Amino acid sequence: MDSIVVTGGGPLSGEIPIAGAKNACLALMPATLLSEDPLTLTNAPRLSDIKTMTTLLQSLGAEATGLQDGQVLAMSSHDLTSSRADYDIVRKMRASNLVLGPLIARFGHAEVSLPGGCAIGARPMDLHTFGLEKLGAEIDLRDGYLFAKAPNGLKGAEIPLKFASVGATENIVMAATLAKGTTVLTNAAREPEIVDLVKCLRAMGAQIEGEGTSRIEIQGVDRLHGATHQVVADRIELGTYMLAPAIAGGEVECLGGKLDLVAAFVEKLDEAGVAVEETERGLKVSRKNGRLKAVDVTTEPFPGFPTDLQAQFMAMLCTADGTSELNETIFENRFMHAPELTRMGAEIEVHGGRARVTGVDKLRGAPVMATDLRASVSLILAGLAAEGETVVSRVYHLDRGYEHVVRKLRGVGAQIERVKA
Ligand SMILES: CC(=O)N[C@H]1[C@@H](OP(=O)(O)OP(=O)(O)OC[C@H]2O[C@@H](n3ccc(=O)[nH]c3=O)[C@H](O)[C@@H]2O)O[C@H](CO)[C@@H](O)[C@@H]1O
Ligand SMILES: C=C(OP(=O)(O)O)C(=O)O
Repeated sequence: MDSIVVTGGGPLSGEIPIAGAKNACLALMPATLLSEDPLTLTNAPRLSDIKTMTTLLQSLGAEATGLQDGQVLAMSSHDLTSSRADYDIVRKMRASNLVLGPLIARFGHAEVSLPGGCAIGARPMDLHTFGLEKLGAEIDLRDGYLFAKAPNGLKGAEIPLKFASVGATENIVMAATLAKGTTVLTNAAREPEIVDLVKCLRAMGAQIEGEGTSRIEIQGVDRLHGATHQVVADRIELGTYMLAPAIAGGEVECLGGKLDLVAAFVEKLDEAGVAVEETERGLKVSRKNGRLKAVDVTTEPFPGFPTDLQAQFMAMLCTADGTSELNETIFENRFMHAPELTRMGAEIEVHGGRARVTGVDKLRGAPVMATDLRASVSLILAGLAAEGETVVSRVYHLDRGYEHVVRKLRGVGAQIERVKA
């Protein structure tokens, strides 16, 4: 297995281009199942998760091809040969469960494995099935699979979600586009990835209002047509690279970054002593002056502080003055980077969903192990300013969500390389 070697060094300087969002693209790709016409996505990120979703769509009989170095995805699903999302794929990638809504809506049946849990916690689907059943789907759980059918088609309904689940909102909105009548989804997720999905569905002919608010109204239509859609910028990749100059010093401009994608995160950066300036090309980040200050953070659904940036933010707090409290409210096991950061000299205590981080002067490089996607990149960020060499193993986690991480960080002067196994 490959590893990544980072040697802590001086300030960073330059530009980092931000890719299209993994978590948007993984919801946009299943939307191809809603129409027999082609769907083209531009600005797709080049990631192993996107390849996995491509494989899943192909296993259903869809055509899915990456063009121009994978940045353009051309997909179409005229006739499907299967409606089964196998456990082998779903357990590797949670987002595979996003084929459920589109399959039921267009073909009237689907068999989708439950994802079970993953390293960061449980990935239940009760809210997805609650919404789809309200639309008239009949869903049984057998052998670890959701068997869903809607022999008479779906019908619009009022669907109050008890938690603003991103995945459930995506599945329900996609299914409702082809349901008869009006669906009103309340307590819907407001994430930018939902807004992006709705924009694409609208380009395909769907009638939807309210994306980005907690009330989404969908007027079902008979069919959707083809479209071309540009994937929104990845706010998590953006936040990750914004932390690089905050940790290592210097100034980095993240190209394509927008403040409204990361407002709550930027507020916390500001409190910690990091300056963020919106430019014509993106977001420019540097430390205001001197050392960083401790800040408290609670992860929340959008527009709150994102759980997907908690690990990276913790890496920064390891060398901030004072004690910070991190409260993780979305996933129950999302502090696995803490013991690895401790191996680099960080002072962190974890109690359930809370972590207390007391800043130290400097971290020291060490061999560390990546346990999940965001944990992996937090160790790389920590390594940027640590004394000596940090060797991050199990980097396949990283390949799920960060394209060209070595090239992008080298471009701003970091000493980092990938060592082939
Ligand atoms: C709110 C939130 O931050 N969601 C994140 C979550 O989306 P993802 O769609 O994976 O997760 P959800 O938003 O659905 O789930 C968030 C919470 O809701 C619970 N839940 C979810 C579905 C369900 O049917 N029943 C249920 O109880 C989960 O256990 C979890 O505690 O992970 C993605 C990848 O890291 C992030 O990009 C999303 O921003
Ligand atoms: C955990 C993540 O992804 P997934 O939901 O696909 O596991 C993530 O993007 O941080």
